Amino acid sequence: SSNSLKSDARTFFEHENELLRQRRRNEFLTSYEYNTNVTEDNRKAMIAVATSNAAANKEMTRNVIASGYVDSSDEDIKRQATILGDLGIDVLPESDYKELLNAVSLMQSNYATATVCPYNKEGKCTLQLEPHIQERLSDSRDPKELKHYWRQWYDKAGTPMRENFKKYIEMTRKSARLNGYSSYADYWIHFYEDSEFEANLDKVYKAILPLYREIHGYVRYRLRSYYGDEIVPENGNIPMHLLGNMWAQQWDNALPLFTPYPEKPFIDVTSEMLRQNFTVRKLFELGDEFFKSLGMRALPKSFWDLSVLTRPADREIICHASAWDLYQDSDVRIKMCTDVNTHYLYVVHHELGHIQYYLQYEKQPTVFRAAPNPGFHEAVGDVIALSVATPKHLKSIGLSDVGKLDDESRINELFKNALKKIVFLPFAYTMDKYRYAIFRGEVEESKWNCAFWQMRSEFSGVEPPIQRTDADFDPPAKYHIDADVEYLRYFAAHIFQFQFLRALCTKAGQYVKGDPEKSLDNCDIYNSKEAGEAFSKFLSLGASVHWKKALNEFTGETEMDPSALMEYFEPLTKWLQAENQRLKVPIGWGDTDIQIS
Ligand SMILES: C=C(C[SeH])C(=O)N1CCC[C@H]1C(=O)O
Ligand SMILES: [Zn+2]
Repeated sequence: SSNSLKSDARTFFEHENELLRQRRRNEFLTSYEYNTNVTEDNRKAMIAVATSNAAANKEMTRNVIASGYVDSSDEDIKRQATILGDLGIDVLPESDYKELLNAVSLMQSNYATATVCPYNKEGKCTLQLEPHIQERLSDSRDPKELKHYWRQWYDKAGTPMRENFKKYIEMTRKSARLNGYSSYADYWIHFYEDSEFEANLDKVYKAILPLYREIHGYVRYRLRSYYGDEIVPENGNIPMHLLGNMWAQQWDNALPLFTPYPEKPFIDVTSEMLRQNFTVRKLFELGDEFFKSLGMRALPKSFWDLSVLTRPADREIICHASAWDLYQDSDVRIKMCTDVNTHYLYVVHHELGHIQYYLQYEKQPTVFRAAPNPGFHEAVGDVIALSVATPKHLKSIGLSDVGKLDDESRINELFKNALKKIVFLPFAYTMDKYRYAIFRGEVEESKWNCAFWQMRSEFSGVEPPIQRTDADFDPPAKYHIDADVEYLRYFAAHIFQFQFLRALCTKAGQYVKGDPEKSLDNCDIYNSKEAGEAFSKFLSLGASVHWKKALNEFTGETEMDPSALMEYFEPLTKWLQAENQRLKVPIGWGDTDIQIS
């Protein structure tokens, strides 16, 4: 009878999910060991466990496909079979698999251990990206110093990795073909379970582009008046080393150079935290308090015992922030090299968002212990960070004495947030549009570097401070390109997080459309059990249902839709259009207008 068939299927998947859980725990424990202690032995041990797991996963997939459960009438069984039937890079023959992991781990190690020489002074060439180089890129206003660190980093973290990157492209291309995908790009895209994904992506990009062009024009204008027309052109690309970030992915670190109303008091959270002797642990406690105030999960003791929250003095670690699910007894951890400043206050909340998601869906079968849309996982922490960063919340935790901003200070605040949230979108779009083109064989290898900079110019209107050629190879200077981490998840997250914010603020009674006293940019959901309940319900589903179904229950929407983001920034959009007209600021950069293909 169908009942007995169903119980057979349930027994089958309970067994496979339990074995998969054990494999994932072993794999992530050895990977965590390597990430928190970068040695050759740990790297080899990690590759050994991953390789044996790949063989076991192949066996599992063979069983799942042989079972025919992918055609089950039971939606849940069918979904489990579909996801478990998809192998990814594990499909590779063992020797290829080892070569791929070797290439990726060597690129990650290089990124984690690359050091550069100090600017304009003697001294050992031991400066690291975190915190030294990032600090100089953020705080220096000397174009020569900025150019020095830009060049040193790209020459050290990029070009030497060309051969490893080439191997990575070859092996991922082979894995995609063995899985029946037309390219590794299409393997990445299938995780969004949306045949319209790429078309919708371009539509969203076009929707935010006018606001981005206004921001870009205003920033170029203000940078030009600060650095002079020798350094900053009137119409062309902005030299990226002046924008406060090694990859020009967010420009808020350079805000003091282009604050709309510089005379207005500004909430400088970093100096306030330092004045109050904030510790790294305090940053994590703030985030933990926020989730607990919503009635959501608290950080377990094991988190505090087993996480690595600051750079150890006695060993190399991979500092790039990451959150870890060790698939047993709420064993969740964060590894990052935290400093006490505004940037890391955001990163801490971003990572705690991943941790909350792991805890919320931990009771799901292993196969569903994931987000149904990669963008969801990257959006959770950011939503909380948006509340934390409001004047209202900063006042409530004693980091600011201004609770409600006047119109001009509000423009300053919205502009700061736009330098993170809007500026980021063309950058994220390019990180994967570029890799899609490489994965699909659309760019000949001798042009890989120039194609990268051509796209950074086309979509973001930024360029390197020095001429780059195809003798250089710059993409691996960005962590995610070394680590085989898909990037459109962050693009999607920057859209979804405002949809989540609007839903949560509505539930918390903090947002009412059209009510200037209850606008999205001063909504603080802290202490709202109604918001927390809706969020928990959404997150606890994991990947058990299609993301459009989960989103619809949570926000009433079924698409990645930028209207919430555009509503949040609406006052700024109006102000910028008026200000750019008043100042006669030229808008745009390339000679041709952007045509999204
Ligand atoms: C903080 C993380 C770890 Se998931 C990160 O990589 N992010 C967070 C925002 C964008 C992206 C980046 O740093 O490039
Ligand atoms: Zn993340």
